[in-house]
Amino acid sequence: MAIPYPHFIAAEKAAIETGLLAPSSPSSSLSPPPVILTQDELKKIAAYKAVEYVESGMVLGLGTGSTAKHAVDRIGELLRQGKLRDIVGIPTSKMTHEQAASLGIPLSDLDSHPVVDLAIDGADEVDPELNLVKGRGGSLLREKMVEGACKKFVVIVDESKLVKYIGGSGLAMPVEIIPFCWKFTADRLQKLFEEAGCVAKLRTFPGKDEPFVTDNRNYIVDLYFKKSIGDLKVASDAILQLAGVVEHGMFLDMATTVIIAGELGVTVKHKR
Ligand SMILES: O=C[C@H](O)[C@H](O)[C@H](O)COP(=O)(O)O
Repeated sequence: MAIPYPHFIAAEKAAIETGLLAPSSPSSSLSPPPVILTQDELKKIAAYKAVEYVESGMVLGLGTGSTAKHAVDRIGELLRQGKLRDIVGIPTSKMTHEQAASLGIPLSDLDSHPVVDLAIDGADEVDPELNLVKGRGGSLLREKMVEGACKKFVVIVDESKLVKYIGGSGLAMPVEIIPFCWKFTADRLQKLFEEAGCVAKLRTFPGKDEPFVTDNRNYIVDLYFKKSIGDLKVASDAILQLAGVVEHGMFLDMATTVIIAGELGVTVKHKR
C-alpha cells in the first residue's frame, strides 16, 4: 500500500538516510512534490535507524519478519563494507537463520551466548506503554527467549502497528500450543477470555486445512478479541497456566526502544 508522505522535510530526511532517495540538488524546486513511500519502505527506514544502535563486537538478537529482514540485510551490508566487525548474531527463527547465514553473518545461540547486547525485531502491535503483540508471522517462542535475554530490545514498526490497547487491532493474538489435543487447549483459551468476546482459531497454512507448524513443531491458536482483555499481566499469567500452552505473543515490558516510521517521519520512543 502506498502511503502519502506530505511532511516532506521529515520524509525526505528519513528516506535519504536510508538510501531510498538521492539528496536533492541545491537548485531543485522550492516546493518539491510529496514523497510517496510504501509500507515496506517505511519498515526499511525504521530498520536502518535501529541498526544505528549496533556497535562492533556486539552479540545481536536477529528478529524475524518483513521489518526485521531489512535490519538483518543492513547488518550484513555493514559487515561486508567493514563498517561493523566481530558481530555474533542469534537468529530468532529458522528463516532468519537462513537469511543471516546467506549474508555471512557469524551465528551462534543462547547456549553459547546467554547474554545478548541488543536485539532488533518487528512487532504486530505496539501499545502506548510499549507492550507488544508478536507472532503473526509464526515466530514468537524463539523471539521471546532471545529478546528476553538481551540488554536492549529495539522494536521497529511502521505506524500502522500502533494500537490503543493490546488486541485493539482486532487482529490475531497468537498463542503457541502443543499439537496434542489442540482443540481442548483452544477451547480453554477461548473460555478464559469469554468476557472479551474472544474467538480462538487454529492457524492453518494459507489456502489449506493443514495446521501451521512452528519452528518448534508446535501449533498456533490465534485469539481474536472484541473488547480489551484488561490487565495484561493477569491475562498473561492465566494463559501460561494452561498446561498445553507453550508461550503467547504478548511481549510485556520487554521493549526498551520502539522506532516508528510514519507520515511525520521517524519517531523514537524509549521505555520510561
Ligand atoms: O512472527 C513474526 C514476528 O513476531 C514478527 O516480528 C512480527 O509478526 C512482525 O512482522 P512484520 O515485520 O512482518 O510485520
